[in-house]
Amino acid sequence: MKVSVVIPAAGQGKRMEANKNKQFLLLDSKPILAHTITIFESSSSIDEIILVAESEELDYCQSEIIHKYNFNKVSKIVEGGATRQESVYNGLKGVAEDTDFILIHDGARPLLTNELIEHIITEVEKYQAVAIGVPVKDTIKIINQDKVIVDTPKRDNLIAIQTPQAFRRDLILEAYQRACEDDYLGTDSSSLVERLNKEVRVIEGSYENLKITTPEDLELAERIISRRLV
Ligand SMILES: Nc1ccn([C@@H]2O[C@H](COP(=O)(O)OP(=O)(O)OP(=O)(O)O)[C@@H](O)[C@H]2O)c(=O)n1
Ligand SMILES: C[C@](O)(CO)[C@H](O)COP(=O)(O)O
Repeated sequence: MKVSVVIPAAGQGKRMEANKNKQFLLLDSKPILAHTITIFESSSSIDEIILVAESEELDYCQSEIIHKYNFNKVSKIVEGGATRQESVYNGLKGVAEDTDFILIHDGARPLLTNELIEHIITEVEKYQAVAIGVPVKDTIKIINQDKVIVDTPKRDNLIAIQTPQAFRRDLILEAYQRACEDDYLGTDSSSLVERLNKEVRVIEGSYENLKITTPEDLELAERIISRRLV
Protein backbone atom coordinates (compact mmCIF):
# COMPACT_ATOMS: atom_id res chain seq x y z
CA MET A 1 0.00 0.00 0.00
CA LYS A 2 1.32 3.43 -0.93
CA VAL A 3 0.42 6.62 0.97
CA SER A 4 1.16 10.19 -0.16
CA VAL A 5 0.65 13.45 1.64
CA VAL A 6 -0.14 16.82 0.08
CA ILE A 7 0.89 19.80 2.21
CA PRO A 8 -0.63 23.11 1.09
CA ALA A 9 1.69 25.92 2.19
CA ALA A 10 0.90 28.57 -0.41
CA GLY A 11 -1.25 30.87 1.71
CA GLN A 12 -0.50 34.48 2.55
CA GLY A 13 -0.98 34.23 6.30
CA LYS A 14 -2.83 37.55 6.39
CA ARG A 15 -4.34 36.91 9.83
CA MET A 16 -0.88 36.39 11.31
CA GLU A 17 0.09 39.92 10.27
CA ALA A 18 3.76 38.95 10.03
CA ASN A 19 5.90 40.55 7.34
CA LYS A 20 6.49 37.16 5.72
CA ASN A 21 4.74 33.84 5.07
CA LYS A 22 3.73 32.67 8.57
CA GLN A 23 4.98 29.16 7.78
CA PHE A 24 8.55 30.45 7.66
CA LEU A 25 8.27 31.92 11.17
CA LEU A 26 10.29 30.06 13.77
CA LEU A 27 8.78 27.71 16.33
CA ASP A 28 11.36 26.38 18.76
CA SER A 29 14.07 27.79 16.43
CA LYS A 30 12.81 25.90 13.35
CA PRO A 31 10.38 27.11 10.64
CA ILE A 32 6.76 26.06 11.23
CA LEU A 33 6.69 24.39 7.81
CA ALA A 34 9.82 22.35 8.59
CA HIS A 35 8.12 21.04 11.74
CA THR A 36 5.10 19.99 9.68
CA ILE A 37 7.18 18.20 7.04
CA THR A 38 9.33 16.49 9.71
CA ILE A 39 6.28 14.71 11.11
CA PHE A 40 5.58 13.03 7.75
CA GLU A 41 9.25 12.53 6.82
CA SER A 42 9.65 10.58 10.08
CA SER A 43 6.57 8.43 9.58
CA SER A 44 7.30 4.95 8.22
CA SER A 45 3.76 4.90 6.75
CA ILE A 46 4.30 7.85 4.40
CA ASP A 47 5.91 7.22 1.00
CA GLU A 48 5.98 10.67 -0.58
CA ILE A 49 5.30 14.28 0.25
CA ILE A 50 4.03 16.85 -2.26
CA LEU A 51 4.65 20.37 -1.03
CA VAL A 52 2.56 23.21 -2.46
CA ALA A 53 4.17 26.63 -2.31
CA GLU A 54 3.56 30.11 -3.62
CA SER A 55 5.28 30.73 -7.00
CA GLU A 56 7.76 33.25 -5.56
CA GLU A 57 8.60 30.96 -2.64
CA LEU A 58 9.38 27.77 -4.59
CA ASP A 59 13.15 28.39 -4.56
CA TYR A 60 13.13 29.45 -0.92
CA CYS A 61 11.27 26.27 0.04
CA GLN A 62 13.77 24.20 -1.90
CA SER A 63 16.86 25.72 -0.31
CA GLU A 64 15.72 26.84 3.15
CA ILE A 65 13.30 24.03 3.97
CA ILE A 66 13.86 20.89 1.86
CA HIS A 67 17.63 21.11 1.42
CA LYS A 68 18.45 22.65 4.80
CA TYR A 69 16.48 20.08 6.81
CA ASN A 70 17.41 17.14 4.55
CA PHE A 71 13.92 16.07 3.60
CA ASN A 72 14.16 13.06 1.28
CA LYS A 73 10.49 12.21 0.87
CA VAL A 74 9.49 15.51 -0.78
CA SER A 75 9.18 14.32 -4.38
CA LYS A 76 7.78 17.58 -5.78
CA ILE A 77 7.20 21.21 -4.88
CA VAL A 78 4.28 22.44 -6.94
CA GLU A 79 2.92 25.93 -7.40
CA GLY A 80 -0.10 26.93 -5.33
CA GLY A 81 -3.24 28.78 -6.41
CA ALA A 82 -5.38 31.68 -5.23
CA THR A 83 -7.33 29.54 -2.73
CA ARG A 84 -6.43 26.64 -0.45
CA GLN A 85 -8.68 24.45 -2.62
CA GLU A 86 -6.78 25.38 -5.80
CA SER A 87 -3.45 24.78 -4.05
CA VAL A 88 -4.54 21.35 -2.83
CA TYR A 89 -5.82 20.42 -6.30
CA ASN A 90 -2.46 21.35 -7.84
CA GLY A 91 -0.78 19.16 -5.24
CA LEU A 92 -3.15 16.24 -5.88
CA LYS A 93 -2.29 16.33 -9.58
CA GLY A 94 1.35 15.82 -8.63
CA VAL A 95 0.80 12.69 -6.56
CA ALA A 96 2.32 9.43 -7.88
CA GLU A 97 -0.14 7.42 -9.99
CA ASP A 98 0.39 4.24 -7.99
CA THR A 99 -0.59 5.86 -4.69
CA ASP A 100 -3.53 4.23 -2.90
CA PHE A 101 -4.35 6.84 -0.26
CA ILE A 102 -3.71 10.56 0.03
CA LEU A 103 -3.50 12.59 3.22
CA ILE A 104 -4.01 16.35 2.97
CA HIS A 105 -2.51 18.36 5.80
CA ASP A 106 -2.13 22.13 6.33
CA GLY A 107 1.46 23.35 6.34
CA ALA A 108 0.34 25.57 9.20
CA ARG A 109 -0.45 22.66 11.57
CA PRO A 110 2.98 21.74 12.94
CA LEU A 111 1.88 19.92 16.11
CA LEU A 112 0.33 16.81 14.59
CA THR A 113 1.47 13.56 16.22
CA ASN A 114 2.58 10.30 14.63
CA GLU A 115 -0.19 8.50 16.57
CA LEU A 116 -2.81 10.52 14.68
CA ILE A 117 -1.14 9.76 11.34
CA GLU A 118 -1.17 6.04 12.12
CA HIS A 119 -4.79 6.19 13.29
CA ILE A 120 -6.09 8.01 10.22
CA ILE A 121 -4.25 5.64 7.85
CA THR A 122 -5.77 2.61 9.57
CA GLU A 123 -9.22 4.17 9.28
CA VAL A 124 -8.93 5.30 5.65
CA GLU A 125 -8.06 1.75 4.61
CA LYS A 126 -11.45 0.74 6.05
CA TYR A 127 -13.64 3.74 5.20
CA GLN A 128 -12.05 5.46 2.12
CA ALA A 129 -12.62 9.00 3.46
CA VAL A 130 -11.69 10.15 6.97
CA ALA A 131 -11.25 13.51 8.69
CA ILE A 132 -9.93 14.43 12.11
CA GLY A 133 -12.06 16.54 14.42
CA VAL A 134 -12.55 17.67 18.01
CA PRO A 135 -15.78 18.49 19.86
CA VAL A 136 -16.42 22.24 19.89
CA LYS A 137 -16.03 23.84 23.31
CA ASP A 138 -18.05 26.99 22.68
CA THR A 139 -21.71 27.29 21.80
CA ILE A 140 -21.96 27.93 18.07
CA LYS A 141 -24.56 30.32 16.66
CA ILE A 142 -25.78 30.86 13.12
CA ILE A 143 -26.19 34.56 12.34
CA ASN A 144 -27.78 36.46 9.47
CA GLN A 145 -26.34 39.35 7.46
CA ASP A 146 -27.43 41.83 10.15
CA LYS A 147 -25.44 39.81 12.69
CA VAL A 148 -28.60 38.65 14.44
CA ILE A 149 -28.65 35.09 15.76
CA VAL A 150 -31.03 32.91 13.77
CA ASP A 151 -30.17 29.47 15.14
CA THR A 152 -28.28 27.66 17.89
CA PRO A 153 -27.33 24.18 16.66
CA LYS A 154 -27.20 21.43 19.27
CA ARG A 155 -23.58 21.25 20.40
CA ASP A 156 -23.57 17.46 20.70
CA ASN A 157 -23.61 17.26 16.91
CA LEU A 158 -20.84 19.77 16.28
CA ILE A 159 -17.15 19.17 15.79
CA ALA A 160 -14.29 21.40 14.70
CA ILE A 161 -12.62 19.75 11.74
CA GLN A 162 -8.83 19.64 11.48
CA THR A 163 -6.30 18.11 9.13
CA PRO A 164 -5.00 15.64 8.08
CA GLN A 165 -7.94 14.44 6.06
CA ALA A 166 -7.38 11.17 4.22
CA PHE A 167 -8.97 9.71 1.10
CA ARG A 168 -8.71 6.97 -1.46
CA ARG A 169 -6.79 8.48 -4.37
CA ASP A 170 -9.46 8.19 -7.09
CA LEU A 171 -12.19 9.50 -4.77
CA ILE A 172 -10.41 12.70 -3.80
CA LEU A 173 -9.30 13.38 -7.38
CA GLU A 174 -12.89 13.01 -8.57
CA ALA A 175 -14.13 15.29 -5.78
CA TYR A 176 -11.68 18.08 -6.71
CA GLN A 177 -12.41 17.72 -10.42
CA ARG A 178 -16.16 17.92 -9.81
CA ALA A 179 -15.79 20.94 -7.52
CA CYS A 180 -13.74 22.65 -10.21
CA GLU A 181 -16.36 21.91 -12.89
CA ASP A 182 -19.18 23.12 -10.61
CA ASP A 183 -17.33 26.21 -9.33
CA TYR A 184 -17.80 24.92 -5.79
CA LEU A 185 -15.47 26.39 -3.20
CA GLY A 186 -15.19 24.72 0.20
CA THR A 187 -12.98 25.51 3.18
CA ASP A 188 -11.76 21.93 3.58
CA SER A 189 -11.25 18.83 1.41
CA SER A 190 -13.89 16.74 3.14
CA SER A 191 -16.71 19.07 2.02
CA LEU A 192 -15.83 18.31 -1.61
CA VAL A 193 -16.32 14.59 -0.96
CA GLU A 194 -19.47 15.12 1.13
CA ARG A 195 -21.16 16.83 -1.82
CA LEU A 196 -20.71 13.65 -3.87
CA ASN A 197 -22.89 11.96 -1.23
CA LYS A 198 -19.98 9.85 -0.05
CA GLU A 199 -19.58 9.16 3.67
CA VAL A 200 -16.69 10.85 5.43
CA ARG A 201 -15.86 9.33 8.84
CA VAL A 202 -14.56 11.49 11.64
CA ILE A 203 -12.00 10.34 14.17
CA GLU A 204 -10.97 12.10 17.37
CA GLY A 205 -8.26 14.68 16.72
CA SER A 206 -6.37 16.70 19.31
CA TYR A 207 -6.86 20.23 20.65
CA GLU A 208 -3.08 20.54 20.38
CA ASN A 209 -3.19 19.98 16.60
CA LEU A 210 -3.85 23.66 16.15
CA LYS A 211 -3.60 25.67 12.95
CA ILE A 212 -1.22 28.59 13.39
CA THR A 213 -3.51 31.35 12.21
CA THR A 214 -3.06 34.37 14.53
CA PRO A 215 -0.14 35.44 16.80
CA GLU A 216 -1.71 33.85 19.92
CA ASP A 217 -1.61 30.46 18.16
CA LEU A 218 2.16 30.75 17.79
CA GLU A 219 2.57 31.57 21.51
CA LEU A 220 0.44 28.57 22.44
CA ALA A 221 2.36 26.32 20.03
CA GLU A 222 5.65 27.39 21.66
CA ARG A 223 4.27 26.36 25.07
CA ILE A 224 3.04 23.01 23.76
CA ILE A 225 6.37 22.24 22.06
CA SER A 226 8.43 23.14 25.12
CA ARG A 227 6.22 20.92 27.29
CA ARG A 228 6.63 18.04 24.81
CA LEU A 229 10.41 18.44 24.90
CA VAL A 230 10.66 17.98 28.70
N1 LIG B 1 -4.10 29.91 -1.56
C1 LIG B 1 -3.78 29.17 -0.50
C2 LIG B 1 -4.30 29.45 0.79
C3 LIG B 1 -3.91 28.67 1.85
N2 LIG B 1 -3.04 27.65 1.67
C4 LIG B 1 -2.58 26.86 2.80
O1 LIG B 1 -3.66 26.25 3.46
C5 LIG B 1 -3.38 26.10 4.85
C6 LIG B 1 -4.54 26.59 5.70
O2 LIG B 1 -4.78 27.95 5.41
P1 LIG B 1 -4.65 29.14 6.46
O3 LIG B 1 -4.05 28.71 7.71
O4 LIG B 1 -5.91 29.89 6.49
O5 LIG B 1 -3.50 30.01 5.79
P2 LIG B 1 -3.60 31.36 5.01
O6 LIG B 1 -4.60 31.28 3.90
O7 LIG B 1 -2.19 31.62 4.65
O8 LIG B 1 -4.09 32.37 6.14
P3 LIG B 1 -4.89 33.72 5.99
O9 LIG B 1 -6.31 33.36 5.64
O10 LIG B 1 -4.77 34.35 7.35
O11 LIG B 1 -4.22 34.55 4.90
C7 LIG B 1 -2.09 26.88 5.13
O12 LIG B 1 -1.07 25.96 5.38
C8 LIG B 1 -1.91 27.70 3.88
O13 LIG B 1 -0.56 27.96 3.54
C9 LIG B 1 -2.56 27.37 0.39
O14 LIG B 1 -1.77 26.45 0.21
N3 LIG B 1 -2.94 28.15 -0.67
C1 LIG C 1 -8.85 22.65 6.36
C2 LIG C 1 -9.00 23.33 7.69
O1 LIG C 1 -7.77 23.41 8.35
C3 LIG C 1 -9.92 22.51 8.56
O2 LIG C 1 -10.11 23.16 9.77
C4 LIG C 1 -9.56 24.72 7.55
O3 LIG C 1 -10.86 24.64 7.04
C5 LIG C 1 -8.71 25.63 6.69
O4 LIG C 1 -9.36 26.87 6.60
P1 LIG C 1 -8.57 28.17 6.25
O5 LIG C 1 -9.55 29.30 6.29
O6 LIG C 1 -8.00 27.94 4.87
O7 LIG C 1 -7.57 28.30 7.32
